[in-house]
Amino acid sequence: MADFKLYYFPLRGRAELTRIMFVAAGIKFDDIRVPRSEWPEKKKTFPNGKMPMLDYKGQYLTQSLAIARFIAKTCGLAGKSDWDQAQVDQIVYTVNDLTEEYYSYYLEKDSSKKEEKIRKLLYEYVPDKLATFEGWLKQNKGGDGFFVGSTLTMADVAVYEDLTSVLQKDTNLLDKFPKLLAHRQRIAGYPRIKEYLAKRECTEV
Ligand SMILES: N[C@@H](CCC(=O)N[C@@H](CS)C(=O)NCC(=O)O)C(=O)O
Repeated sequence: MADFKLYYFPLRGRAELTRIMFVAAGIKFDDIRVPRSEWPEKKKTFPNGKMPMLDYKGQYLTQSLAIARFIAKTCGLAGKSDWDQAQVDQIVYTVNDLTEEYYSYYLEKDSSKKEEKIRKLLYEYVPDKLATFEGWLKQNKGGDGFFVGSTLTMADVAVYEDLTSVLQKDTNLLDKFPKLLAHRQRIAGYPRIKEYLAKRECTEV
């Protein structure tokens, strides 16, 4: 039995960053996808009634970024020095800002507001964030490697994963960001990640 059990809905959502880090590091984990129909009962048994939830040897951890950072350390993907780790966190929190904007659109019930939200997101908010990410990428060895240091970190995986949803809406969003596009292709080309992505079900989030 694996030491790590990760509970989440059958979506990428707030669990996918952690899933891909497990995959990249080749660490076995139980990827428990809780169907919506089972969630109301399960919710009562979870520490703060939210997912993702990590069961690590019988101890429970919630909050996606706390889980991600713990697993990044476990997988050697947190950054090597304290400064590197702070830079990784800077990127991961910026990615999370984008995640929250996306959820604000995704969860919007009013169709006219929803339309306006996705337009602003894709053509105002996202390009601004992409310019920030490309700038950070270029600061490290001209942008031809990783966001931080000389090996894969949680920052690379976070940017990769988070752009998936918006790129599903408009595949041309990276056209003006060649370094980011090449970075995305490099991350997707990691053999274990490539194998995982090939089998992964396509979901909106
Ligand atoms: N800040 C929390 C948010 C957790 C959260 O809102 N999870 C949602 C799914 S993305 C959830 O569990 N929704 C079901 C519910 O609230 O009953 C995190 O990052 O983990």
